[in-house]
Amino acid sequence: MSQQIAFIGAGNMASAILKGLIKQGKPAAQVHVSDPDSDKLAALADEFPGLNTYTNNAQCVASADAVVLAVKPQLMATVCEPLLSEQPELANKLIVSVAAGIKVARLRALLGNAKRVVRTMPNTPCLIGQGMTGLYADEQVSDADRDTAAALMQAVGKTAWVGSEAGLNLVIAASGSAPAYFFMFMEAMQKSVEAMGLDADTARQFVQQAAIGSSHLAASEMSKSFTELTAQVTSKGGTTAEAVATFKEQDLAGLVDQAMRACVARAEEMEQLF
Ligand SMILES: NC(=O)C1=CN([C@@H]2O[C@H](COP(=O)(O)OP(=O)(O)OC[C@H]3O[C@@H](n4cnc5c(N)ncnc54)[C@H](OP(=O)(O)O)[C@@H]3O)[C@@H](O)[C@H]2O)C=CC1
Ligand SMILES: O=C(O)[C@@H]1CCC=N1
Repeated sequence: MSQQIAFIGAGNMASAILKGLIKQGKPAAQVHVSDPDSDKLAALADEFPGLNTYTNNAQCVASADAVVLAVKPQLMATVCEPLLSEQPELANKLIVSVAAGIKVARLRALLGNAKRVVRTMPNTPCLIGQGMTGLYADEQVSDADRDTAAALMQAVGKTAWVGSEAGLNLVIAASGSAPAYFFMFMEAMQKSVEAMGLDADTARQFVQQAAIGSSHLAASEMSKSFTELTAQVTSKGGTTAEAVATFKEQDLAGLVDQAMRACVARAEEMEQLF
C-alpha cells in the first residue's frame, strides 16, 4: 500500500491507527496528520521522523489518496464543510470515518456527494495492536477501496465487515464502547477486594490478570460457549456458585442488556443530531 493517508484529528483513535500503520512498515513520509494542537503533532513527529503534520486540515488532505476522519462526531460538520470548500478534490478521495453516529449518507452530504465512503468502528485496544474494528460500506464502494480501508484497520487489530449500517451501531455496543464496561467491572472487583483487605496494587494485579487470562482462555476455546466456560469455574457447592447466584439474583444480564440498548439508542440519536 503506497498510498498517501491523511488523518484529520490526532486524538486517541487516529494516533493508534497511524502508529500501527507505521510500525507495520508504512513509511512515515506517506502519512499526514492534522490537529489544532501543535504539541500533540510535535510529539508524533518526534516519535515518527518524516511524518507530515499540519494544523491546517486542507493542507493535510491535499496530496492524500485516503482520508481518515477521526474527530468527535459533534465536530464532523464543522470540520468537513470548510475542508471541502478549500479542497473540492476531497469528494473523489477514499474517506474512512471512525466516528460513531454519523451515517454514510450524512458523510456524503458533508463531502460533496463523495461516493468512496467507508464507515468503521474501532476500539481503544487498537492502541496496543489488539483492536477490533467493524466496517461498513454500501454498494457504491469498490472492492479495492474496501480492501484499503480494511488494511488500514488491520494495522491495529482484527476487522470484520457488517452487512448493514444499523449493524455498526450494534458493533459500538459490543466492541467500540465495550472496553469501558470491562474496565468498570474490573474496577468494581478491585474496590471490593480492597474493601475486604487486599492492598490496591495486589488487588489490581489479580483482577487484571484474571481478565487477561479469561479472555485468552475464551479465545483459545472457541468451541465452548461463555456458559460452558463459566461452568468450568463453578464447582458444585463451592465459592463461584455463590458469586454466580448473586449476579443472577441481581439480574446482571438484564442490567448489561439495558446498558447495551442505551448505547445503541445514543448512537441512533447521534445519527439524527450530527
Ligand atoms: N475513543 C474511542 O474509544 C473511540 C472513538 N471513536 C470515534 O473516534 C473519533 C475520535 O475519537 P477520539 O480519538 O476518542 O477523540 P479525541 O478527542 O482523542 O480525538 C479527536 C482529535 O480531533 C482534534 N480536533 C478537534 N477539532 C479539530 C479540527 N477542527 N480539525 C482537526 N482535528 C480536530 C482534537 O483536538 P483537541 O483535543 O485539541 O480538541 C483531538 O485531538 C470520534 O468520532 C469517536 O466517535 C470510535 C471508536 C472508539
Ligand atoms: O463513546 C463514544 O461515543 C465513542 C464511540 C465508541 C467508543 N467511544
